[in-house]
Amino acid sequence: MAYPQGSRAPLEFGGPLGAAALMVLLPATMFHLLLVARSGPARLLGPPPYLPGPDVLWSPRVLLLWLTWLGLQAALYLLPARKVAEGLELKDKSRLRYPINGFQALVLTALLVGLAVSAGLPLGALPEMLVPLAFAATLTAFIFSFLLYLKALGVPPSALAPGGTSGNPIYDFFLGRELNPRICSFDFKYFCELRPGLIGWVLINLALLMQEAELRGSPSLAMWLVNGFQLFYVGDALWHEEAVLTTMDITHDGFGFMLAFGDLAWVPFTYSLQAQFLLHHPQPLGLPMASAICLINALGYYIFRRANSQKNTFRKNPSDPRVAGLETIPTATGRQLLVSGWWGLVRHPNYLGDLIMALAWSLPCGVSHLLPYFYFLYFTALLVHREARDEQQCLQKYGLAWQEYCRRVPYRIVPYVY
Ligand SMILES: NC(=O)C1=CN([C@@H]2O[C@H](COP(=O)(O)OP(=O)(O)OC[C@H]3O[C@@H](n4cnc5c(N)ncnc54)[C@H](OP(=O)(O)O)[C@@H]3O)[C@@H](O)[C@H]2O)C=CC1
Ligand SMILES: CC(C)CCC[C@@H](C)[C@H]1CC=C2C3=C(CC[C@@]21C)[C@@]1(C)CC[C@H](O)C(C)(C)[C@@H]1CC3
Repeated sequence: MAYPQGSRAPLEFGGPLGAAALMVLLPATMFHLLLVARSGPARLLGPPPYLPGPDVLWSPRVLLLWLTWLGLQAALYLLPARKVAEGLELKDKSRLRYPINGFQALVLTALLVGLAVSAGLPLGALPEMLVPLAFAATLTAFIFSFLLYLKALGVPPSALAPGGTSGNPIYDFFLGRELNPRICSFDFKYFCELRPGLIGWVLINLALLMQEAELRGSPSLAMWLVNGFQLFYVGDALWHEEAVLTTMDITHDGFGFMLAFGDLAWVPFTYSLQAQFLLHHPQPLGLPMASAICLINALGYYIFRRANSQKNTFRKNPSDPRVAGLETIPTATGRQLLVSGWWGLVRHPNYLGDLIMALAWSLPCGVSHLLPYFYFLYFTALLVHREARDEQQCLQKYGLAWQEYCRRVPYRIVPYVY
């Protein structure tokens, strides 16, 4: 980790150089995957089949389509919510309020898309637009992050994120300066984290499934599984929308290029890679194998959901009967750390469940290609890195209590392995 001059806060992601490199590498990787998924050999590590020129990347019509999508999701966000939740306490002791209507947005989007398709909208044409759509999303992410950076120059220090105030413009642009950028009650980070990208991801998957049905008469079992698992994951995230308020992205990270690009471009266009691969490279899948994969996904989901819910319940109300009997370690901050239950098994049981699900999403694509395993490999790297960042933050927050927790629960993600 690099250290900024005159400050003791460590710089993450390799400092300004690392941030600059990631701002080039991440979009390049996304376009590489989009191009390779539709190529014959579909080699993850080989060269892309061709380098797209401006005529392939740029389309004003596609940009308009993308902006309409963002506008639709913003309008759904502003609809009356079934509940308004409070976030964690901020530095100035205040708490922000967030509408809980993400699942409603998913259902309304499904209804609108259903209506549009029955009125003749050719959803199966979407897969042909993925490259210019990804370009529009990347462009939006760059412009949006720039506006967020400018906005953050005018906010009080208490509104800044702990990490994005190094003073280096490249690094701060990447990590994000302001913790919770808002205009009136519209929270940009919370909106982007759960709506346009996540819902866009399952819409792209659906379009790929429909195109496969057009091409081959019906969608393959592998395509059904990938669509079903990922729709379930997104539906679950939106159903438990409130839980995102205690994640690192909302409580610690500023809103800059990393999250804007991650939410708006990376998630919809790379997380749909398995379905993209299956459209161009159909894979046979028998019922016994499909059943085994469903069991793996169910196991992953069970661990992921139970672990996340246990921590959320505990953080909201440690005396809740569902968690009151668990063993804890007191910390100097007044908060406690769970040391039994899921959080006594490993230090990040939720990551373990998420990784098992990631594997289940790749398995329907067979073992002939490495490409559909990209998500699993990337996600392992992301979570290992994220776990290390979280450890660092927890050590700062909880000091000796965190060391005691690490002594009592020695494994980070996988019991007896890591
Ligand atoms: N699909 C995807 O692309 C991604 C999915 N995810 C998923 O998002 C979810 C949230 O992940 P993330 O925000 O990284 O982290 P976590 O939800 O794991 O939150 C970590 C925080 O939990 C608290 N905590 C840690 N240990 C304990 C304990 N023993 N007892 C009580 N509280 C504890 C600490 O915060 P405090 O004490 O301040 O409450 C810590 O900072 C995960 O399920 C992850 O798998 C994450 C990234 C990408
Ligand atoms: C582009 C870079 C490589 C890094 C970008 C990371 C982002 C794509 C992820 C950071 C944390 C995320 C979370 C989810 C999606 C991916 C990003 C934005 C999440 C919304 C997925 C659904 C889960 O149920 C969740 C727990 C709500 C996730 C929260 C974190």
